[in-house]
Amino acid sequence: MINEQTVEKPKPLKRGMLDNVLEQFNHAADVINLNPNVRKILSITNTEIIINFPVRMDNGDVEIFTGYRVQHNNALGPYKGGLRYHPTVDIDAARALAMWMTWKTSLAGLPYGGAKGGIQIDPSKYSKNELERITRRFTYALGENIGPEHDIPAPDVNTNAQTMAWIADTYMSTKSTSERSKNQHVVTGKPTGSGGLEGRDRATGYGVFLTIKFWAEKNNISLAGKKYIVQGFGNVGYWASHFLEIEGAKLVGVQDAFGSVQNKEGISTEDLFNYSISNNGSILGFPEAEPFDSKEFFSIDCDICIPAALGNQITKHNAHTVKATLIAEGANGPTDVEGEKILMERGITIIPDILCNSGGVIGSYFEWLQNRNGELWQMDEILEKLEKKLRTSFEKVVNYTEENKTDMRTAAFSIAIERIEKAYILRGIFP
Ligand SMILES: NC(=O)C1=CN([C@@H]2O[C@H](COP(=O)(O)OP(=O)(O)OC[C@H]3O[C@@H](n4cnc5c(N)ncnc54)[C@H](OP(=O)(O)O)[C@@H]3O)[C@@H](O)[C@H]2O)C=CC1
Ligand SMILES: O=C(O)CCC(=O)C(=O)O
Repeated sequence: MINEQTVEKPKPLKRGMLDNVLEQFNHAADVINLNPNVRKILSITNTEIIINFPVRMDNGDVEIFTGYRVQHNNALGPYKGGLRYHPTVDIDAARALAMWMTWKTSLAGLPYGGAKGGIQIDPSKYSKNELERITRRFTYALGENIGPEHDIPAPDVNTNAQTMAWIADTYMSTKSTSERSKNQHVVTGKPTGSGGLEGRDRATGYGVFLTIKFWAEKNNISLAGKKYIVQGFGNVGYWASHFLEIEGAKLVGVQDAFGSVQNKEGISTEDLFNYSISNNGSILGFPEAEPFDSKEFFSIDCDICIPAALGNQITKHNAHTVKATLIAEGANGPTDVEGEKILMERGITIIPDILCNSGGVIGSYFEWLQNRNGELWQMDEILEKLEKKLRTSFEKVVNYTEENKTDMRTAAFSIAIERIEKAYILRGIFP
């Protein structure tokens, strides 16, 4: 007989990013009546790589790290997507983020598939030299699983141009001397001066700003004086804020991993950025704003909310407190499915991640072309091309919502998935 007390009760399942992306995918697949064979293919990832690798620390000890690269689909071209260094990186997170990349590159009309990866690590606990060795060992261990015409990583949370330079250097050093420079486009988001693209640093945040601007134009709204809050003051959050401020909008609340600050009269983006640099990357204690309870961050009074940090931030637990009428998803997967239902019932518009933050991968595509063709592009032409490409995606999505009486996420997913379905059918695999 089983003693009831010794049987472990099943724990309630916590919704993860993978549940969300699959639910978003299945909803759009139902709407467009997706070919069942294509649905089967797109429901799973093509390749999943998990690598445990050793690295010597500054004190001489060896530590083992776990790195991931998940390649979801490459029907439209080489796998593409960032590398994240964060304690929350695991196989499910990498799967979900890889799937979002597939929809994002497809929606943007790029010749890419989707991948994502990273290392389960808190980088703040390691020295710069240790991070360099960790990155190089991970790159070496990934070997030919990445490559300029196969799978092209880029920056994501806690990785940057320096990280990409280490990866490019390590990967190129495995090639014969005459082949090295042909492989520079194995990663994008490199430093300018080392194969990087002018403006790739700001491309994602600029794109977030542009989609907000397009939405405002479409609705005859002026951004001047509009109040906005930003969760995550890193690459995406900072640049989105920078461009909105130039447009005359007012930053009234910011949250980073350390905490939150608010000022109803407005916060200077540059002052906050300079303060955080001088304060070990933390916005806490910024003298021109007051501290604010992080748990209540989304309830700050504002017109526009830009989640630009991690996934699953707006959920059924806080969606009813959101004050903004527009959510521009700078992050990947910041709103979960249950949170989104509440927002939609409340009439709040969401510019979905695969559209809103696609400026980054579009910039990466420009860098890849620049390296591949041995060209050097100028900032003005890059920002102009980026705007043109994003406007095309935005208009496609808005037209789809109007023609099919649906929301922007369903529209964006439907357009993205239909493009991949068409590629499979044109190849003649599924008549
Ligand atoms: N970089 C890119 O080109 C692209 C990024 N994205 C997405 O945008 C998001 C941000 O990426 P990126 O700006 O590059 O990353 P960064 O590492 O540059 O910045 C991340 C920011 O999020 C903050 N943060 C981390 N954890 C939390 C938390 N629990 N609560 C509040 N804030 C937190 C960090 O705070 P702190 O500094 O204190 O740690 C930091 O300000 C991610 O979802 C990423 O996938 C999407 C498309 C492209
Ligand atoms: O620039 C890229 O290739 C991808 C950036 C990224 O990881 C993302 O868009 O989420």
